[in-house]
Amino acid sequence: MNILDKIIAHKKQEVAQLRKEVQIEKLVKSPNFQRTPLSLKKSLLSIGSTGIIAEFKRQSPSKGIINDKATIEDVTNGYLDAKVAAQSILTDAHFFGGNILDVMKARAIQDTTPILRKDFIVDGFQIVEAKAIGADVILLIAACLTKEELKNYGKLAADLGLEVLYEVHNQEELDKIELDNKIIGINNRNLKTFEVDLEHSIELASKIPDSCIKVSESGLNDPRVITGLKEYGFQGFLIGENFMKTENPGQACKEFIDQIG
Ligand SMILES: O=C(O)c1ccccc1NCC(=O)[C@H](O)[C@H](O)COP(=O)(O)O
Repeated sequence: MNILDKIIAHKKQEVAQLRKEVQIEKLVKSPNFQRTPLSLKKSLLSIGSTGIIAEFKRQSPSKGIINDKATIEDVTNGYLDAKVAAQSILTDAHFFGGNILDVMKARAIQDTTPILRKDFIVDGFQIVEAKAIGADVILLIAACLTKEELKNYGKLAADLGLEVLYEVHNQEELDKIELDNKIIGINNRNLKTFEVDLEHSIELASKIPDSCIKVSESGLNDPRVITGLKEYGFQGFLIGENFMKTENPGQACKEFIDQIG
């Protein structure tokens, strides 16, 4: 079993348990459920947008512990100070050391910059939960969902006013998505082997229509690469480890953004 299969198997068990413990009705009554989500699309397209989606990531299957000291509060304030276009917060506990409280704490600090709830969505329950904890955007990973699921979960998110970042790694996964006005993330990391190759972004960029917003994800650690990817039409750049591996992720993010040409 590859790591992605392991993550998904674990996630399905976790969500089945959660469904027994938490009533959807309770989620719907939470104060965040009433707020109007912020738009990632608008943020990425706004004039002068940095395009940087900066991630809060404590650990990962490929790198182990990345940063177990930085707090969500300090990192959120630092990323906002750096003028990120959005925050991404990993909420998977078992493999990434995250939790939904991180999103709730970040939301309590700021309501100006979109928050992506980064997790492995395998059930509509998690989408309702995303809205209840104050997220604005969810991630749908084409590698672990069918065409039908991508469509249905996308519709559920839209009905709740949430935007979706659809993540693909190759043409086969791209073919599962209806490509009209979507936000498409091309993950440079193969989630089954951890191999990172920026060529994935470059190769798939031309296969995505202009009605979509293109986001390049993973392995981005040089401001010059961001400048280069912009030439291929990318408007968003999801970066985690490069900031989180430092003592002060917010400061690292600010310096990185200052260097983008
Ligand atoms: O990061 C991993 O090791 C990983 C392994 C298996 C599934 C997903 C994984 N990462 C999720 C991500 O997509 C990244 O956290 C995100 O794109 C940022 O990547 P990076 O800048 O390389 O930290």
